[in-house]
Amino acid sequence: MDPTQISHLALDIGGTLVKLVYFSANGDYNEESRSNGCSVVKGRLCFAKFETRKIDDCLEFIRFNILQHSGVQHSNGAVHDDYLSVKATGGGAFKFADLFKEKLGILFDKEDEMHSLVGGVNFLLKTVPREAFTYLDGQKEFVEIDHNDLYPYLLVNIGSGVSMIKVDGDGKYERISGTSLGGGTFLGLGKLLTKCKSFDELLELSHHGNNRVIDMLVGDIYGGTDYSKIGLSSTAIASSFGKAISDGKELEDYQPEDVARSLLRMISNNIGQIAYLNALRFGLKRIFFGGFFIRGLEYTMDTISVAVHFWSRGEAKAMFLRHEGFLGALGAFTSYETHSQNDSKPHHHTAQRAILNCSGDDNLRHINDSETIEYSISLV
Ligand SMILES: Nc1ncnc2c1ncn2[C@@H]1O[C@H](COP(=O)(O)OP(=O)(O)O)[C@@H](O)[C@H]1O
Ligand SMILES: CC(C)(COP(=O)(O)O)[C@@H](O)C(=O)NCCC(=O)O
Repeated sequence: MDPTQISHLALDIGGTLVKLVYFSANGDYNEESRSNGCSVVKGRLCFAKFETRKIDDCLEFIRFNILQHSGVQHSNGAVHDDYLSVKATGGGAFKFADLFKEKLGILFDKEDEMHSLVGGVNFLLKTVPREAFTYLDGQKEFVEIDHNDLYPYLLVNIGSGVSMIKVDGDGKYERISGTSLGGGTFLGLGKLLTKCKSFDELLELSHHGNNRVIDMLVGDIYGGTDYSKIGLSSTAIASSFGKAISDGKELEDYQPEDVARSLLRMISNNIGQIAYLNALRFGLKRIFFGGFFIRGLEYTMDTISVAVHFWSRGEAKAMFLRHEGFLGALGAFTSYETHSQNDSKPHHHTAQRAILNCSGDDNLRHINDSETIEYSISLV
């Protein structure tokens, strides 16, 4: 089997970011033959992301790092006679299909976005150890996943917008809700209000800010006391950005750090609350949060966890995923393996084993582009 024929790339092209998952074979095409006639190529799954508005950077990355390495391209940049079919999901699989065909000779084999998100989470939870964790009061704890007791759960994907999906099994799911107040809202409003240029800059700002400068607290309304009769402490936020009503200040009078902090808290809190309400609607106890908005940020995870804990009175649990941002891309990637065994194309991806390779010992750090998952592909 020619290794260059392996379909080894999947894309999730969202409203803000393009996510790539690609297979990289170990060293010199480390292939093992099995007695059942199939052979196994060992390697690893690699991750990369690009801003959707800079789609050309993504095209170049694929051209130079993936297509050329796998030898699918001639040196003059032209593709072989046949187009290369690649799994793609997200709105951009539709929006950019012609561009990829024209520039790279890649045809998108489109996978539904919700289906891919669910496929990605199920793959991670079943295959990658220490993938899911809780984060509350500064305490991170990995969650042992019992494969026989995984469903049902609520998946909340916080991308540009937010989708909430009730998952009942492999391929069994329903998108039950969503909100347009998501990661795109945080970044868009943040750019307008703080003049920062990037998500990382906005996060950095929020890190140094104090939301109480601009949020109206229960104590601000109740003269410094709790409203204990309805369970609200004096430090609870009564109204996000509420102090700006009466402070008599202009935007320039607030520190961008405080605005960024308030915004992050508002978006995270709101999503946590809507997630809880949807979990309540269907009696779901476990809520997995994904999407690139989270970025492993402690403040975001803590706010979401507190919201879920507070509203559910400790009944429901917020959980996070190390590969939070790559759920759709992973789902699209693993959908190669679901092709039937008598499909003549060599597209049988099977996770023989998946081990997270990470550098450093803080194993809750946000997954970055240099971290990989050991993975093997069965060629039939
Ligand atoms: N490097 C980044 N650049 C832009 N946005 C980022 C970045 N990292 C995290 N984000 C956040 O993640 C969101 C996009 O999440 P993602 O799951 O990729 O959604 P989508 O599929 O809609 O692009 C952004 O709206 C922003 O809030
Ligand atoms: C349209 C989308 C599925 C696209 O996914 P995204 O690129 O945001 O990850 C998502 O933005 C969404 O679910 N928005 C919320 C729409 C709503 O339910 O109000």
